[in-house]
Amino acid sequence: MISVAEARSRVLAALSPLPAELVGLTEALGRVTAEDVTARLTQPPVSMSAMDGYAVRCADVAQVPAKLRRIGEAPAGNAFKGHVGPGEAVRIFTGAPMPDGADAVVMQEDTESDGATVTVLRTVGRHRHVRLAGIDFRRGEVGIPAGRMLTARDVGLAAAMNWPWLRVRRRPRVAILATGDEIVLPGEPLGPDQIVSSNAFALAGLITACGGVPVNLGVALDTPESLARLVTGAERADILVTSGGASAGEYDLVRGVLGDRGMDLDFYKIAMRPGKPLMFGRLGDVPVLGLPGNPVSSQVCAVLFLRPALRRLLGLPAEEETRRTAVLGRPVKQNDQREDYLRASLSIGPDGELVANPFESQDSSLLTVLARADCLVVRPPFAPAASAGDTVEFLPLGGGVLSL
Ligand SMILES: Nc1nc2c(c(=O)[nH]1)N[C@H]1C(S)=C(S)[C@@H](COP(=O)(O)OP(=O)(O)OC[C@H]3O[C@@H](n4cnc5c(N)ncnc54)[C@H](O)[C@@H]3O)O[C@H]1N2
Ligand code: MOO
Repeated sequence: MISVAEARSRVLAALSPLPAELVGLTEALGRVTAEDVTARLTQPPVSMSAMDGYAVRCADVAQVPAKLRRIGEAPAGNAFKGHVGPGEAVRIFTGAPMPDGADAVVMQEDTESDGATVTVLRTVGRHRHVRLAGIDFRRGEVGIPAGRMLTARDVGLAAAMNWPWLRVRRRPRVAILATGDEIVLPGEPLGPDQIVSSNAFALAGLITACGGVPVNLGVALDTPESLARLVTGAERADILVTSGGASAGEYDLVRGVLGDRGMDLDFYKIAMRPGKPLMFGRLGDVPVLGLPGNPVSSQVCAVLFLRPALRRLLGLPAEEETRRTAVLGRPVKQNDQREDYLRASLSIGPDGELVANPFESQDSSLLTVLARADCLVVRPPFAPAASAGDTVEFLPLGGGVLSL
């Protein structure tokens, strides 16, 4: 059995970023930039007023009240063409270009006007209420680096940089193949010995949240023929993920059937709980990640291996394994040779400390426990028993891409 770290680096080594494609800005949320997004213009293009008021020369209002001659008007989008000389002011509005000669704006609340003249009641310093040309960005500057999953804020920035479309990585197509004679789809008539398929749906959710496109190939029966038939659907996928049929029994056929079809096996079995019978290989051009059938095992392995794999295909930087620390809320026993990922809740302790509470039962069939968990407490191989209050590492669960 190889270690979790070794298994993950082998998976990542076998993958490279997908080609780029163009998408319109309204399709860009959650996509990953394939190149730096540079500004196509300078913003603001010229110096502009940040207030409704009067554009003045600050020297003219050093002593107040100061009576100035109103020589014109500058609404947004329509610059005043003349020059502001000594003793003069231009009526200006938020977002309008600063007139030549003026170097500050007085808010209209700090003025009195009778139409032809304006009396300034408060002094202003140079550039007060003026947004200087280029304070946001300048033409050619990088606004968004390559390899970033776009937030709504990034999309707004790209629009302001005058891009109607962006070059992003193609979304990875992930074929999902569930296996098992006992598996039926949610809502289907259910025999007494059957169970409802949950793995494919949880995996599809994770794939979508990670920026991929799940492609459901259905449920294969535990026969070589059924498996072989359904697996052909994965031909044009960027990665095939199977669920179930991975362990040692006579009905656990995935490795054998894919092997007969020419799969190059990279590894099988890792020192991890849950998820020991994890498999990785390549069938033709398609990398194959074989997840165990136990629902929690398949989802925990997806978090640990499929998520980094998708990040790699998308050209995202390797996940600096978002591990954090907390103190244990209850004791845990000594670990064996398999790295353990305990489902746990998180809470804040009396002194403001983060407390991780592993659930009592860690059976890999318990979907209720997994759904309630906030994190996975990581117990390295052979970690000694730990008491309440001891510091442990955990991997947070959750956190999608569709964020502002
Ligand atoms: N003799 C041994 N038996 C087992 C070993 C072992 O090393 N030696 N390993 C155990 C471990 S650890 C795991 S994990 C499981 C993995 O088993 P498989 O990948 O072969 O999975 P299945 O047998 O097909 O199913 C296991 C379990 O999960 C349920 N299942 C399967 N698919 C789905 C699905 N799509 N949705 C919901 N639930 C699913 C299935 O009904 C079984 O209950 O093997 C141990 N055994
Ligand atoms: O590894 Mo299995 O995933 O322990 O249940």
